[in-house]
Amino acid sequence: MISIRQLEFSYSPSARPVLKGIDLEIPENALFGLLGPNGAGKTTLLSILAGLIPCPAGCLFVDGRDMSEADNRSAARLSLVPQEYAFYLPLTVRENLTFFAGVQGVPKAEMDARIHEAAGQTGLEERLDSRAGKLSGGLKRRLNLAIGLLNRPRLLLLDEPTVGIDPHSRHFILETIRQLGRNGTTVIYTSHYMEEVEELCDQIAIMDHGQILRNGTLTELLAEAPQSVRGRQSTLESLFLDLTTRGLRD
Ligand SMILES: Nc1ncnc2c1ncn2[C@@H]1O[C@H](COP(=O)(O)OP(=O)(O)OP(=O)(O)O)[C@@H](O)[C@H]1O
Repeated sequence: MISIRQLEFSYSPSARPVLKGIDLEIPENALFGLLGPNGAGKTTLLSILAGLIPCPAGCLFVDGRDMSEADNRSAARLSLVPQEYAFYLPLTVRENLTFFAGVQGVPKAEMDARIHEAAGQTGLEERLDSRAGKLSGGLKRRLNLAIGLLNRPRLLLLDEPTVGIDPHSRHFILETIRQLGRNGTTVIYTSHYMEEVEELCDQIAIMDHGQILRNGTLTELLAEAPQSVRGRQSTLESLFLDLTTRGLRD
């Protein structure tokens, strides 16, 4: 179980807050969808969960352990797959996986097995000797994901993992995430594709301007939706637009 309590964050003391008192409980084994317009604060929240941005004590707990302490953080086995491609284009898939397995502290004796496991989960076994820079967009996304799986995460944070790829690769990545969920990984997933979140996630939060506006199952969210939304076709997208429309965003 992940508990976020009254989490506040600003990028600098003089800047306006980007996260404003976030409270969230994310159950173990959840496939949790985090939705929000551009600039809502999703990536910042994931970066704090992943430890890229330090969090103050008392704001973030995994299984009751405070994530501001380094030992608790490594025991939690978190992994973040960022929006950007986070690997070296001139290296092969195998070289990238080997490098990042080393960075993540995978023991030497387990290195080969972990690389084959992550490549197998993401359908990259046949591409281990291909140069990363030569892969299609979909395969690059899969390599990003494979790197995030090398530490066999208990909690996987995915920041828009299907952006800009074809339907086959998208389907493959969604199936991989579903399978990880079935095998006990807790997944927090951000996306701008509402239908993906509706299909994949068992719990959904909608955030904007650094605050959680709604949080629950799809059924709960739609039941709480205002009459104006329920009267129309009850989709997550119509609720999202109803909650977050403030004119055109960037
Ligand atoms: N490194 C940074 N320094 C200063 N401000 C930042 C930094 N990163 C993000 N911000 C600001 O914080 C706010 C939240 O940004 P964030 O990237 O977390 O939103 P997001 O919901 O992930 O958006 P998107 O959907 O576009 O990825 C925005 O106003 C953004 O301009």
